[in-house]
Amino acid sequence: MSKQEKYVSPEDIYDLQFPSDPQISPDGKKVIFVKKWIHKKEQKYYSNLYSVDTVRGTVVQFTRGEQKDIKPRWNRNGKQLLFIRSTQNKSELLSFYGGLGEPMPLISLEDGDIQDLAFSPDDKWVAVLIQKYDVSGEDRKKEPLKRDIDRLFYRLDGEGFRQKRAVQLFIVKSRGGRLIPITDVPRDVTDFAWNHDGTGIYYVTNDHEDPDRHMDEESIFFYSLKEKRHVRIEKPAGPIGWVQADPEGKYLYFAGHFKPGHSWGAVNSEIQQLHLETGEIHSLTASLDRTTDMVTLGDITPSFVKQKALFQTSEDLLFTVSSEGANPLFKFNILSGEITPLLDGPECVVSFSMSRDGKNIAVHLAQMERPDEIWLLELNSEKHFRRITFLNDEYMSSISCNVPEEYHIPSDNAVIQSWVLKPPGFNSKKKYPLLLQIHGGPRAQYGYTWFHEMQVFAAAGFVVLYTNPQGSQGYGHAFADAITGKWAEPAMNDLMAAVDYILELGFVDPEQCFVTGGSYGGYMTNWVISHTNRFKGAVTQRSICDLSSFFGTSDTGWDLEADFHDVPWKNPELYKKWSPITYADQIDTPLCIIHSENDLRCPVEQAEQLFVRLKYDKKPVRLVLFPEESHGLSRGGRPDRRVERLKLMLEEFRVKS
Ligand SMILES: CC(=O)N[C@@H](C)C(=O)N[C@@H](C)C(=O)N[C@@H](C)C(=O)O
Repeated sequence: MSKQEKYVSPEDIYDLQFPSDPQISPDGKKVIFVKKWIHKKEQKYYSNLYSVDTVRGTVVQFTRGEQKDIKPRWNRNGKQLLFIRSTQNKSELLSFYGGLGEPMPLISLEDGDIQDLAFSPDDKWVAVLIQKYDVSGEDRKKEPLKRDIDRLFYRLDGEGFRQKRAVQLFIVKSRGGRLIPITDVPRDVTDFAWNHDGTGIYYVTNDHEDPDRHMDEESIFFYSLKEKRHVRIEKPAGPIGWVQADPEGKYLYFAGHFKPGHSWGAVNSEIQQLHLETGEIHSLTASLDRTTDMVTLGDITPSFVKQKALFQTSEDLLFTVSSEGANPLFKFNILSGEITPLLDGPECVVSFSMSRDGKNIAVHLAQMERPDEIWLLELNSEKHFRRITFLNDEYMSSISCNVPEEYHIPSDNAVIQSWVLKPPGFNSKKKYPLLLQIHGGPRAQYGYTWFHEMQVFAAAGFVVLYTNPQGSQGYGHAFADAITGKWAEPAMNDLMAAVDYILELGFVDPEQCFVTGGSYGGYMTNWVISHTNRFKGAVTQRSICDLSSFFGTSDTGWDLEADFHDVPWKNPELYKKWSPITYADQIDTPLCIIHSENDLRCPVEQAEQLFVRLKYDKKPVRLVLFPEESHGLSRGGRPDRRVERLKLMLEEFRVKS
């Protein structure tokens, strides 16, 4: 096919490059980043490290091989680079010194998994998070005789049954030595940060007496290396995304809020400043009414990436938020309290790192125009923002695709930010089939990312409509909280208002409208087709149809109590009212149910119930199960299954269009 005729296809994920986690050297001259790639024959994802020269622009492959190299981290003088390497049977912390030769192992584990690392301020120590396995070696490959479950949070989607041993904090000398345990806590250490002078480490864990019923009540501790003592940092109850010390040692910063008991993501995570002497806490970002969590959804761009605020100078703190489809980069001045945008265009700063002088910032950037790349923000005499990797340019020059058009659609008492992606060669005089895509979370957002799935359907001739209905994050707490206790409303009204609005523009055939969505988006797909017959076909993915059974079968199902302020066995009518399966009699839209067999977030019983309910009533329904896959099939599943899922959806919709 000529250049103009090749459109985006499901198989194109094999042609895409996935850069992430750019770490700029202290002198600003080099950026090391992770590049994930697909081994097509093995159907596996691997990642290697690459280096880009910020002056000459040259890109060099830094590590090679079929393994996962992640979390490259420079020391402060830029002479040492550490990174984590995971292979089938080993987890290692490897060290390049002087950028020469082969990396040397600082830590090598066969009975555990190294998850994070950070140099001490004086570069002499490295703090690491490690999860030791309950069993190791060959025993890890065997199924146990039985599973004796004694905790509520006993499974996690993508991991399976949780290790009984928690993630712990250790330290090791940066030039090598014994791994020294710092914590021995019952629940995972989820984040940590050295204090300003390297005499201690802050860390986060949940030490609530009933941690699994209070997963959003996390605590911060300080461990003094000298006194070998753990001290709790007093703060009100609430979740903590990350901790960060300031270079002056006066404050502790962390991401979180103090309203436990709310549903996941419904309350903005704010940057909190805690005065280490007085204990006084002050939110730096309350005025923005935006969450600092990265909740922009994509199938190329990673979501929910933990990006700490970073000090550019002793008084300027750089951070990102999720806002109106974007993830802007802001600067907060500690003295004035002024918040200044550094990057606030139609783009998503997924993660960033800074040179020592704070004048060069490496950015993992997502945009609608192209798949993710690494950019460099130079803050010298004037601000200059330029792309420094061109990994997907060859692919993008080989295909023809459009950039979504943005609409702001009125619905009830809200304005719904929406995007319409038109087919290549769009002709405004024609009538096209419409595909309404509904995102999950629900407190998440669609946004300025290059979305392979949306492009695949546009390439197949659909006008693709995707929106952020009420319940989405990115528009303030009230918007995200609007569905609490209801879940389907006002989202249903917003989605229908968006479809009506686009139909009014005249280029969509009202008889050829289709709907799909995953997880909460699948819940809404089920709700939509049980409350209107306007759609000609639907594909519900990793969905929820029965909130009562979800409560007990999902790996975090009991979080629903935070949304509905009750539990199914005490208020069965409420759960029944908001469960799409209650209205299954009203479903006449031909439905394809796609579900992963190992989905622990929205277990496969949700698909099975809905399928049997409809099949028993001889309704047009199809169930497609993906063996071995988890909830994240569409974003990180086995590549051939990701391709197959898209091809099956095209088949489903094409048959009916
Ligand atoms: C802990 C938790 O509930 N996390 C939410 C982000 C979550 O997993 N919600 C699902 C019900 C969901 O809708 N997930 C979205 C992000 C998806 O597309 O899978």
